Amino acid sequence: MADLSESKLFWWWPLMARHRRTLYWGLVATVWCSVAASVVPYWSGRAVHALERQDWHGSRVFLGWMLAFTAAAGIGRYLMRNTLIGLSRDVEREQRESLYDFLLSRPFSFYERQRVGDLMSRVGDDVGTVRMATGPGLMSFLQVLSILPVTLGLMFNTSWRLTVAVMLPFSFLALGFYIIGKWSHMVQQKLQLAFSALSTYSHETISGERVVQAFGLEEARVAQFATLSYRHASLSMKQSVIFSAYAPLSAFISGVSALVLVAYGGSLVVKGTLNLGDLTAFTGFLVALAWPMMSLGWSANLFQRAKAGQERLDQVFRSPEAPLPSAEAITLPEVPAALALEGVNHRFETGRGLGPLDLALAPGDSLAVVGGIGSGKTLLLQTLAGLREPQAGRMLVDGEPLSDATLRRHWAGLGWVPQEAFLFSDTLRMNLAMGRPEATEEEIWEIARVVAMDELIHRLPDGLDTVVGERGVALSGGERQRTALARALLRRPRLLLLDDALSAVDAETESRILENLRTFLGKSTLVLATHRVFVAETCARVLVLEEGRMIQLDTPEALAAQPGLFARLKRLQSLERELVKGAG
Ligand SMILES: Nc1ncnc2c1ncn2[C@@H]1O[C@H](COP(=O)(O)OP(=O)(O)OP(=O)(O)O)[C@@H](O)[C@H]1O
Repeated sequence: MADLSESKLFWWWPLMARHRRTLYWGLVATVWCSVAASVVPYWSGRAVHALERQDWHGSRVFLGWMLAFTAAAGIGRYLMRNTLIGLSRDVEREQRESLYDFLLSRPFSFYERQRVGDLMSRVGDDVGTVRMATGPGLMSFLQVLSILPVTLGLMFNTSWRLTVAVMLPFSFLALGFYIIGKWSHMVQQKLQLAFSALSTYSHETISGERVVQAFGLEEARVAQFATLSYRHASLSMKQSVIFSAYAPLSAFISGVSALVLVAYGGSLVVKGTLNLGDLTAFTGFLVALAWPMMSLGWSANLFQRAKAGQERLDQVFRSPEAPLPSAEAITLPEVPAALALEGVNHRFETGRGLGPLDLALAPGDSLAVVGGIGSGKTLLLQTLAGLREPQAGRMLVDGEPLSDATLRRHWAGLGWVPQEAFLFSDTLRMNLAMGRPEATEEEIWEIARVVAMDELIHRLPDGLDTVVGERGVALSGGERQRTALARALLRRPRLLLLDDALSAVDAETESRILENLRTFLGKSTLVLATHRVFVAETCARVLVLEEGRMIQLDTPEALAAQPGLFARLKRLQSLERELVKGAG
């Protein structure tokens, strides 16, 4: 078969191609149902004609055929619906799964460009519009395509003059459908954008509901939502108005056609060129054609919607970011990771960012990264984690450049704790063990002790089986951070990256955790970003960043003795601690 994937008309073919067998069976059922349904009026005409001739036996036989074909049409319709609607459900599932798969294999940079609400509207709404076209829409089209030739053939066979006369009005229908379809496609594109904006806005408002309430933004947010919702509603209304033009147009054309049938067909009967049975059959043929012709408009509309939906899905599928390499089973060396950055640079349009930067970390090294707000600490840790590909320069892991071939390997040995701990709405146990599902109960408790969470878990009503709520809402910020740290530690990583990972934990508990960490981290290279000097002092070296560039790199003792940010911070924070102790 020719490649239909580039065709504007057959844009849906790539989705169906792998189900072509089911589609062909659906087509067979459709043809069966349509042929059977088209032939029913023929038998009714023959029966009436037999009655006209007072041939009772003949009339009974023809009525018998009529019944048989009606039953056959019913069975065919049942098979057609089951096959084609089932097929569209399969296509919908596959498309949703491949979209989900696609999203999960996109790198960090992809998500920096996307809005969650918009992606959700594509996964939900746009995939749904495509299903409606590939299911009910396609079924209607196939029905029309298979009913038309049989019915027209039978009509021509009976009277070609009357056929031409009653079918002529239908040619205007095609023109009307074309114009309405174009208009509808345009509105549909706008409608889907409006839905995406609405979905993005509501997703953001609900996610940030606490900020909205605390700042009393409800009214403003509701008003803005109302504006977006109004735009969506008025476009939907416009679409409905366009859509509702299909039915009256089809009904009007069918009516004109019926009028032609009565006037012209009746005159042929009077002249004796057509018998009453043929006229009855023609009435049946028109009735049989009316519904598929009307649904043609409806299915054309479904295809217009779906085309706009598929275009939006294809925009996602055509994202420029290369996919991540697929996950594989990896055996890691027992030694901690060795890292090197060579001329790494990553700057945003604003000029802010990181680099150029050179840095070397031997296996088992520990490095604290300090610097003011926005100095590039997070960017550095994201780069070391292999989450952010630098625009220039390269990173070496164990002497090998980080590339598609080595990325999964790097991640397999990584313990990454970001600034904002993300927990899944599951049990504490699942959240802790997700990086190492085979972890034993003992190991989980050992880690819980390292991050000073064991007492808390004992206090929770269901212990490790307590459900933490969406994003870990049932835990405090400090508890969430410690859970995220424990999750990373449970993997026994070769490289542990902590991005201000204990900022919500009080200084005393943080000191205790760092103390435990020192004994626990036998075989890890450690890099942590922090604003706290006493945390930085637990590392062998401290890197001071300013505007994304390295200002100082030395041992904490040496840095404390040199003038600069670190010494300044140390003086300030020591004073602060003295004051707190004094007050205590
Ligand atoms: N996706 C982005 N787009 C544009 N600019 C960004 C982006 N991410 C970070 N930046 C900018 O890069 C700079 C460094 O950001 P980074 O998050 O690394 O700072 P940081 O040192 O971790 O700050 P903090 O101490 O507040 O966590 C900042 O000025 C920030 O605005």
